[in-house]
Amino acid sequence: MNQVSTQTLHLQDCWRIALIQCDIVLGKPKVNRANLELAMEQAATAAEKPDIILLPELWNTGYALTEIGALADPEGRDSRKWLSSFARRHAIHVVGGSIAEIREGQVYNTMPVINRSGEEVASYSKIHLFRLMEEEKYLQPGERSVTFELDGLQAGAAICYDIRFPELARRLALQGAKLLFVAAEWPHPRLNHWRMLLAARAIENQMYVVACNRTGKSGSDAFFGHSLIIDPWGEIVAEGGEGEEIVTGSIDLSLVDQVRRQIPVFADRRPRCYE
Ligand SMILES: NC(=O)CCC(=O)C(=O)O
Repeated sequence: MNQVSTQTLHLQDCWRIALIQCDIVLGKPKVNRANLELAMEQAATAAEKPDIILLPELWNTGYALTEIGALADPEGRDSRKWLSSFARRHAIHVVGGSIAEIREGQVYNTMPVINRSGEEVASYSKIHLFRLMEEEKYLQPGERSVTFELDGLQAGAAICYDIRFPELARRLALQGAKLLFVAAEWPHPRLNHWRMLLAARAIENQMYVVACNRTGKSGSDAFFGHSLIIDPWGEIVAEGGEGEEIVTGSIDLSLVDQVRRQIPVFADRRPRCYE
């Protein structure tokens, strides 16, 4: 009896997540995919197999923006095919960080989400382009927010700079997301912003925030890792260091409902006063 109820809880509420916190070689999609594949295989075959793998932002090209038109994956086809075959082979959901993809002559910073059967369940293109890294000069912004479902887990998508816009995460929460996936290339000296903004999004929306940041240097930018899993109470479940590593942690979705019952923020909102 005990065994049955534990198993039911696992299937419905508890998920193990692995974040691939890796370096990215500027402008070398083939090298990056090969490196990522090694790390993803390692994560997938670990003693405690993850249910979901999350990748960092622009893992195919990095910020090779001056050559991005030539380097971007046409329609994201090859990247999606590869992610899909990995997801199916290991029966693991893959929240694919983001890739530079080119569609109708425009380059987007896009997160493909592939379920464990290898099907694409969502695709989100970064809405807020980051001027400090000149994204707005070379990339086209996405135009819509995206929520998706993975075996009953309701989640939302965000890419890096997006986390500075609380209205995006709030909208995703209002649309049912209990977890926010964030892919990032976030550099020094803004580690404090990264940690605080992610915690704020988790606390204010009473949702899990799962964020994967790259490591390594690119031009003048030094990326600090510190990938994070934060629970809906704002507590840190797992946090990476500054180097390459696979950051893992388990989440229990029943905590989202528990926190939302304890402090009923969503019931207490008064949108007509501020929207
Ligand atoms: N890749 C990004 O969007 C970086 C965002 C960032 O560093 C920030 O401070 O915001």
